[in-house]
Amino acid sequence: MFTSSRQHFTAAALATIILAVVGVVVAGLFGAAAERVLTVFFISLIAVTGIGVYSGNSGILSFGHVAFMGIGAYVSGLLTLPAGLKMATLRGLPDWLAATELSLIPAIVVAVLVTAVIALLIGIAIGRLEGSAASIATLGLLVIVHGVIIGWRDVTRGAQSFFGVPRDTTLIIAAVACVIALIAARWYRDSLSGLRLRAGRENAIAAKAVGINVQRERLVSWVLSAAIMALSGALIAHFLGAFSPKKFYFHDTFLLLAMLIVGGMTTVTGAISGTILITVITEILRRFESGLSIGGFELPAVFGTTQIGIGLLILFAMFRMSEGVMGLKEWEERVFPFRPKRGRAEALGKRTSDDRLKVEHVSMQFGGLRAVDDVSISVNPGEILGLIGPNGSGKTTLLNIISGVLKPTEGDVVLGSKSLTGVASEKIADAGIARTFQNIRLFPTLTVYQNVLAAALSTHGGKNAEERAGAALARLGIEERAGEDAGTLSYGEQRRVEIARALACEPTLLLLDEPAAGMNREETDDLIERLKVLSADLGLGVVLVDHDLKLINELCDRIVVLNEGKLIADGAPAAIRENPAVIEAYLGPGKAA
Ligand SMILES: Nc1ncnc2c1ncn2[C@@H]1O[C@H](COP(=O)(O)OP(=O)(O)OP(=O)(O)O)[C@@H](O)[C@H]1O
Repeated sequence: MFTSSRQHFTAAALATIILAVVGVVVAGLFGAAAERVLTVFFISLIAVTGIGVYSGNSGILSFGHVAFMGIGAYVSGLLTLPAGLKMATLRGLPDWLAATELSLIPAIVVAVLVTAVIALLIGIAIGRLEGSAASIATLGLLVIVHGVIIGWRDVTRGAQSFFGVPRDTTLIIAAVACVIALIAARWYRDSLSGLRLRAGRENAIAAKAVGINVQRERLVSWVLSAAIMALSGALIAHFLGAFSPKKFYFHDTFLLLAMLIVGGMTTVTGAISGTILITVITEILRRFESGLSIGGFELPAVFGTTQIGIGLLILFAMFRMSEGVMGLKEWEERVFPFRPKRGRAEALGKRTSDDRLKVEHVSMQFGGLRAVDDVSISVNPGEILGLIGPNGSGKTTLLNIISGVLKPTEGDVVLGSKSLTGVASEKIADAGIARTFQNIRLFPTLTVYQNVLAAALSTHGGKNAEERAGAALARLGIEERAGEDAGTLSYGEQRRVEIARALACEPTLLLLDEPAAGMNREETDDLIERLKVLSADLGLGVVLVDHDLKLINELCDRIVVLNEGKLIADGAPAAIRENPAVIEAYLGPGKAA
C-alpha cells in the first residue's frame, strides 16, 4: 500500500535511474580513477540510504548499521572465496561451506537474507528501547559485532585481512544495486509502515492513540535497513577483494552518518545530496592531505584534513540547517505538491454500535498522590458528557485511563461488554475510543491529510481509509489545508486536525481534552457548532474536558465534576450550576450560599 501520490514515486524512481545513468556516463568519460570513485559513491549511497530507512523514519540515530554491512561483507565473501583458499586458510569452516563457491548475485542474495534474519532477532530486543537508549544500544551492537568478527578467527581470519574475495563488483552492478536500494527506500517512506513509523517518530503517544504499533513498524524498518546495509557490504567486499574488521567500524560509521546528517536524515533526497556533497569534499580534501603546491606556494601536509573538513561540515549543517541541506521534504514533494481528493462528509455515517462506556470505581495513585479517587461515571451512545473540575482535579488522568495511556491502580473501564482495563493504548482506538490531547499532539511534519490518513489506515483494518480521512477533514472544515504540514497551521486549526484525526478512527466514543484551549471566541463558537452537528449526525458519545464553561454549557447533555480526584457532582448543566459542592470547589469554602 502506497500512502502518497503515485506521481511522487514515479518522479523519484525516474530521477534515481537518471542519477545512476549520469554517474555511469561520467565515469566512462573520465577513465579508471573516476570509475573507482563512482563505484564507491554508489556503494556508499546504498549504505547511507540503508541507515536513513531506519534512522530517518524512526528518528532514532543508529551507530550500529555498519555492523550489518560487515555481516553482509563477510557472509558474501565466505560464499564466493575459492574453495581451495578456504580449505587452506579457514580451517573452522564446516565442509559444506568450505566447498561452496557461489557467484556474486546469489552470494549477495544469501548475505542479505542472513543479515535480515540476524537483524530481526536483534531488532526484537532493541526495538523496545526509545530515543537515546536505542541509539546507545546500536553503538553496543557495532562494538559486539566487531568483537565477534575479530574473535571468530577460524571463519573470519580475525583482525587479519580477509583476502581473496573475487573482485566482481563493477560500476554497472553498483549503479543497478543503488537504484534498487533508493527505490526501495523511497517506496518504504510512503508505504503504510513508513507512514505509521514517521507518525510514531513525530509523536509516539498520539501514534498509539490512533492505533499505531510503533514498535512493530520500527522492527520492519530495522530489518529492511539492515538488508540494504548487507547489500552495500557485499558490494564493497567484492569491490575491494580484501578487507579487515576495521573497515566496518567507527571510521565508516562516522563517514556514512556525516553524509546522512549533512544531507538530511528524513529523506532519500537528503541521503543522495549528503553522499554527493561529502564524496566531493572528501575527494578535494584528500588532495590537501599530503600537502600541495599552488603557484610556488607550498601548503604543508596536515594529517586528518579530510576528517577535520567533514567534522566542520557537520557542525555547520547542524548549526545552520538542523534538518540537513535538503530539509524534511523530498524534492518531488516540493515540485509536485500533493492535493488529496476532497472527501464527502457523509462517508462517516451514523454509529451502529450502542456500546455504553462505564468507568467503575477507578482510582489512580501517583506515589503519595491520589489523582483519581474511586470515580464511577458512564457515557451513553450519542451523549455529550462534560467533565469539569478545578486545575489538578484529575480530569486528564481520567481520560488517560479511559484511553489506555495509564493503567488504573484500581477499578475497571468497560465499553459495551468488553473490559478495556490494561488494554494497550494502540488497541483502544480499534475498540472504539479515540481522543485528542490537552497539549496538541499532532505529527507536525506530516501533512494534515497524512495525519488523518495514518489514523484511518491504522483502525478497522484500514477499510475505506481514504474515504474516512476525507470525510473527517470535511466534517471539521479543514480540507483546504489537507496538503499543508500540520505543524504550520494556526493553533485553532491544529485542534481541528486533532479532532479530525480522532474522528477518522470511526470511534464509538470521542474523548476531547480541552479542544478549545488557545482558540479565540470565533473559533470556539465554530467548534461548538461543528461538535453539535457531529454528535447529532453520528450519534457519537463524547467526553468533553474544558475550562470554557460557555462551551460546556452549550454542548453538554450532562456534566460530571471532579475535585481533588473525587467525583463531587453528576447531573444536568442547570443542576450543576446550582450545586453548592461545585460552587465551593471552584470558588472556595463559604461561597456556595
Ligand atoms: N504521570 C503523572 N505522574 C505523577 N503525577 C501526575 C501524573 N499525571 C498527573 N499527575 C498529577 O495528578 C494530579 C491530577 O492531574 P490532571 O492533569 O489529571 O488534572 P487536571 O484536572 O486535568 O488538571 P488541568 O485542568 O490543570 O489540566 C495533578 O496533581 C498532577 O500533578
